[in-house]
Amino acid sequence: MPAQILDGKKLSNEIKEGLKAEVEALKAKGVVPTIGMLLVGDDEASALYVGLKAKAATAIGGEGKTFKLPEDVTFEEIMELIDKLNNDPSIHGILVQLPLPKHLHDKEKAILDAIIPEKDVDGFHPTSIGNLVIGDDGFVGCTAFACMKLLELTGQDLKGKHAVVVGHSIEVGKPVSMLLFAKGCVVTIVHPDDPKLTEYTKQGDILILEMAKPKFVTGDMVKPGAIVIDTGSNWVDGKQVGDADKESVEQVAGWLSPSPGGVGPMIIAMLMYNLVKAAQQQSA
Ligand SMILES: Nc1nc(=O)c2c([nH]1)NC[C@@H]1CN(c3ccc(C(=O)N[C@@H](CCC(=O)O)C(=O)O)cc3)C=[N+]21
Repeated sequence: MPAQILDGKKLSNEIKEGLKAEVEALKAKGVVPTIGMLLVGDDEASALYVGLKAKAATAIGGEGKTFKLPEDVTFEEIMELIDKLNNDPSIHGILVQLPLPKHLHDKEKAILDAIIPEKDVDGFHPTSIGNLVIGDDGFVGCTAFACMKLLELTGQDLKGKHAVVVGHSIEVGKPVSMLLFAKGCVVTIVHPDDPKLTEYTKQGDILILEMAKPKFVTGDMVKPGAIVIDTGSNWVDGKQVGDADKESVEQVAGWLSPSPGGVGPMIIAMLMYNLVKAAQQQSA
């Protein structure tokens, strides 16, 4: 029997629909949940994603403000803008779209750290990551959060399941590993280029892919009946493909969150969830 497809687009719409009432309540107090987004340079995918985020903010009744900055913008100019947004009470969430242009790569950490934790709707600030590790309330990174919501959709009890996470970024691998562990999973975190990769992936009752390797994971690398969450968003010939080879994986897995149509739309829904939470906390 082929895998059940976890429909991220549908779930994303449901979540955004549910947020509308919360936004209405905020607006009754004169608060319009607003996200400020820094888009640096001319990366096509980044422009697409920021556009989708702005559209989602409007759709839930909030607002998305995009600050488009030229490729050669200086570190100082970015820091100045973040400082301005940090101190602007009409802005509740701040996001710096990644990747930044090459000349800013060694400044990326300083830039992300400059966002005050109260407005860190991306969940990349050390305070957000620290809260997640400790188990305190805070902003959970949108992609990791998206994975957990898609897992919930399976209706399966996660306790005791072996979760294999391929990838270890601060955006996905590290936070999702912590969240899975908190749910009672046994967690294995593997580097995408580990020579024994298949040995590990085949053990996963849950398999989270964050590899940036188009269609790399095939059915023979997956445990029969596993829940596979594909966070890969690779561009091949102008089309988005995941890290999983959908055709072969769906013959083996029990559930599959595909790319596109899985994690992507859910990232945006969870960003909106974080934005509403930020606005609520800042206006309480
Ligand atoms: N500071 C920061 N925060 C991020 O959250 C962030 C980022 N930088 N940099 C890049 C990644 C990637 N990302 C996606 C968002 C939406 C889709 C999405 O909606 N994808 C749709 C397809 C969209 C379409 O093609 O129309 C899908 O997978 O079905 C994908 C990927 C956010 N990211």
